[in-house]
Amino acid sequence: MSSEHPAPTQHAHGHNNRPDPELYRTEPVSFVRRGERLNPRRQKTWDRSHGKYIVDVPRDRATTSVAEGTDIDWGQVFGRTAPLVVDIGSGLGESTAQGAIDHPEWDFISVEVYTPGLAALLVRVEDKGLENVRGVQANAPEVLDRLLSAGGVQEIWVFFPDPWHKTRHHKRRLVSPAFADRVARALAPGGVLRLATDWSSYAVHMRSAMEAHPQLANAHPGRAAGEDSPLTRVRLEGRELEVGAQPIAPRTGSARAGVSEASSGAGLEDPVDHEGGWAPRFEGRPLTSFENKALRAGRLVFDLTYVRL
Ligand SMILES: C[S@@+](CC[C@H](N)C(=O)[O-])C[C@H]1O[C@@H](n2cnc3c(N)ncnc32)[C@H](O)[C@@H]1O
Repeated sequence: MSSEHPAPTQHAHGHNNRPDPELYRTEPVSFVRRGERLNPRRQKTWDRSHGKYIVDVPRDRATTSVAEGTDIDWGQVFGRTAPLVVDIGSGLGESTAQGAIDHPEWDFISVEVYTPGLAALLVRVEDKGLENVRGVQANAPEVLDRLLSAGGVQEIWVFFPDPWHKTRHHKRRLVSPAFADRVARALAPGGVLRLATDWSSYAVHMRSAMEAHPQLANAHPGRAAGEDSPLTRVRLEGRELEVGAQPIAPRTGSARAGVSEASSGAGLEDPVDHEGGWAPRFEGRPLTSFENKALRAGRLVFDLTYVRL
């Protein structure tokens, strides 16, 4: 879907004619459900405060879906009208909590499907006594389409989304042209989208999806291009040699180390990134375990910032 308007609702159906919980409309979801067990501290916190901080959402085909026609009045949820920041795939909630501490005048919505992640957020929320945070346990594209009004959001953050390395899995990537449409609908004019990833292939994919959108403008056009580009460095220095503990074999015929399915330079004649447009590291983002792991493995981090026109 690359038009500005969402496609009419349709759910792909499995053999038994039930809607497929792995699909939203025709899009595969960008997550696989992981272990849901909570450690004792998270469990206690969850039991005590999920009713207050996790917003109940009507579902349709899956436990992480959002039923069509759902309407949430965020002013009523937060008890005030304030600029909204939506942290998508918030993991353990570090960025949401830090944002809420730094900006008590803003309200924060953490969107995450993983229960232990939301429970970890609640531990932070209770520890710091944060009143300007709520969590939503649902598939992010549905949250953007169905829980947020057009132009109702000031900032959207997507930090270190799951990379889905294999080419045949790229359709599972959260950030895509359809995602750009959703973000452009939800953001207020002048609103900001912040993206970060530690994988060059996904960084290029994100940049092309956002640059192609007529209502999103790069806040740092041309910045860090050529030799200053992290993309050029990754391509020349071969920094993405393994995924997890799995080494990636360079493609046959490629002379450069690090050029692989996970990297973005496979088969390129010119490894230099002439386009740039990378943002400085977002100061409001704490160093999470995901970013730290990437840096320790020698990978570089790509930040992108777009403004809604
Ligand atoms: C690699 S983690 C990054 C967490 C965090 N943003 C950080 O920077 O540390 C990606 C997170 O996105 C969540 N996620 C993936 N797809 C999602 C979706 N469609 N809706 C909501 N959460 C999603 C995953 O459960 C996971 O916790």
